[in-house]
Amino acid sequence: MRTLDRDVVIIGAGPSGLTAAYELRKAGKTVAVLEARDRVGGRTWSEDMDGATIEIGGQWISPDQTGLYSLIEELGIETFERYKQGSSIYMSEDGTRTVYDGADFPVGEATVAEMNKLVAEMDRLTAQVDPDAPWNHPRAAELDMVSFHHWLRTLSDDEVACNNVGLFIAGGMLTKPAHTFSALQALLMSSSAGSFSNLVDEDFILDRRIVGTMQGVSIAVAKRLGDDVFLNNPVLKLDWSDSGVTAHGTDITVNAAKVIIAVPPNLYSRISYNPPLPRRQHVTHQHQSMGLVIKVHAVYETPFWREEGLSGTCFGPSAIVQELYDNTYHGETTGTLVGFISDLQADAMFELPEAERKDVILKGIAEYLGPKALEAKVFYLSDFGSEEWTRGAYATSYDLGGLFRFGPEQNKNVGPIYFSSSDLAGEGYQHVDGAVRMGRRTAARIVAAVDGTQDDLDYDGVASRFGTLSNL
Ligand SMILES: Cc1cc2nc3c(=O)[nH]c(=O)nc-3n(C[C@H](O)[C@H](O)[C@H](O)COP(=O)(O)OP(=O)(O)OC[C@H]3O[C@@H](n4cnc5c(N)ncnc54)[C@H](O)[C@@H]3O)c2cc1C
Repeated sequence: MRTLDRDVVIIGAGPSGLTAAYELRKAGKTVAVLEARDRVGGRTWSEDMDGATIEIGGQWISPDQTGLYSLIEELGIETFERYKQGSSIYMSEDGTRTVYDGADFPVGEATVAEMNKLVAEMDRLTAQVDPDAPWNHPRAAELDMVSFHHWLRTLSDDEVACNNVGLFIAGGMLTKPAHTFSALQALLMSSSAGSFSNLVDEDFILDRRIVGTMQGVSIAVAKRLGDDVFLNNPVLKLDWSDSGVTAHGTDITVNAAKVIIAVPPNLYSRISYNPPLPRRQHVTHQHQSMGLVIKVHAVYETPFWREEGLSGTCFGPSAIVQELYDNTYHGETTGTLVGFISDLQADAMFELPEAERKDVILKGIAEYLGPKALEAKVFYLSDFGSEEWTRGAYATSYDLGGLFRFGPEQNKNVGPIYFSSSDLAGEGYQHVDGAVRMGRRTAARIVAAVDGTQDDLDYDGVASRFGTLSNL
C-alpha cells in the first residue's frame, strides 16, 4: 500500500474527473486520480472489433457543446462529420415503413401539426428555463409534479404526436419511460441543449464525431497527467473532516485537502463515508437513478444502404430498435449501423437468450433496411447496465418531484467533498460536454477555496481558467 499526499484527490477517471485534475494541475495544484476500472474514459469507451472501430459509449458532439470543443482544440484533437446524406425511414405504430426526406415524420398532416405544436410549447418553456437551476422556474413545482407522458397529453389528444415527441426525451435521452420522470426534468434536458428543437434535430445533436474516438479525449488528458492516474483503484472508503480527506483505493491511499467525487450519482453510495454524509445528501442521492439503453452495433462488408440513397437514419417509436444511424467510422470501407433499444424494450431484450436476442435485433434492423441487414459480420451490444462502475446508460435523472425538491443540493460541496459529473451539469447535461464543463467549474471552485480567492459563480466552464498545456 502506497500513501500519497496531494492537494486534491479525484475519484473517477471519466471525462469529468480527468478534466478537473488537468485544470488543477494547470493551476499548480498536486493531484491523484483513483480509477476503479483498468482503463480511463468511464462511459466513453471504444474497441477495435474485427477491423471496425466501435464506440461502445459516448461518441457524438453537437455544435453547442463548446466546452468539449475547447478541450479538444487544446489537445489538438479533430472531429469528422457523421454520414447524413440520403433519405430517412419511419416505421409507424402499425408497422408501415415509409421513406422520407426533411425534418417532419411522415405521419399525416394533422399529426405533424400537433407535433409542431408540442415542439413549439417545449421550445417556449425551454427558453424560460435556466439549465443550471431549472428549479427556479416560476412553474417548477407544478411541472415537476406531473409525468412528461401525462403532461404531453394535457396539451394534445393526438396519441401518435405525443408518443413521437415523447420519444426524443424518453427513449432518446433519459432512457426511461416518459411516465417515470417529470415535465420539468424533460425541460432541463432540452434547455441543456439550447432548445427542444435542437434536441429533436438529429443532424444537430448527433452532428460530429471525434477522430480517434471520444474515449481518446480521456486517454489524451490522462497522458498529460502521467503518473498521477491510478487504475484498478476503486475507492470504497473516504475519511473526511473540515481539515481534509483520506481516500482509500485498493493499493493507494491518498491524503488531500479536498476530494472530487467524479462518479455518476447512482454510485455515490458505493463509498462508505466516515463520518456519514449529512442527511440531505443521503436522501438526495437516492432520487437520482440511471436510465437503461442498449447501444447495438452491426458491421457489414459495405454501407449497403447508401447505395439505395438511404442515410441509415431510421425511427420507430414503437419498434424494437427505436433509432438507427449510420455509424461508420471515418476512413473505414465497411459499413456500421448503430441502433438504440431503450427502457422497457431493453428489459425485454435482456429477457431473451443471447442468440435469440441477436436474431430479434437484426430482424428489427432488417425491417427498416431490408434482408441485407441480417448479414452482419460483427454484432455488438453495449451493456452498461452490467458494468459495476456505471450500472445503466446513458446517465442519471430524478424521479417524479425529485428535481425540484433535491436539485438545489446536487452541486453543493460538503466540507472538503465536491461532486462533479455530466449528471450534475446544466448545459451539456448527460453529455461529455457537461462532464468537461463540470470538471472545469469544480476545479475552479476548489482553487478559489484553497487559495482563499473569490469563487466566480457565473463561470460556465466553456473555456479553461488556467491556460493551456504549457501551464502543466
Ligand atoms: C451508451 C452510451 C452512449 C452515450 N452517447 C453519448 C454521446 O453520443 N455523446 C455524449 O456527449 N455523451 C454520450 N454519453 C454520455 C457520456 O458518455 C457521459 O455523459 C460521460 O462519459 C460522463 O462523464 P463523467 O466523467 O461524468 O462520468 P463517467 O464517464 O461515468 O466516469 C466516471 C468514472 O468513475 C469511475 N468510478 C466509479 N466509481 C468509482 C469508485 N468508487 N472509485 C473509483 N472510480 C470509480 C468509473 O469507472 C468511471 O471511469 C453516452 C453514454 C453511454 C453509456
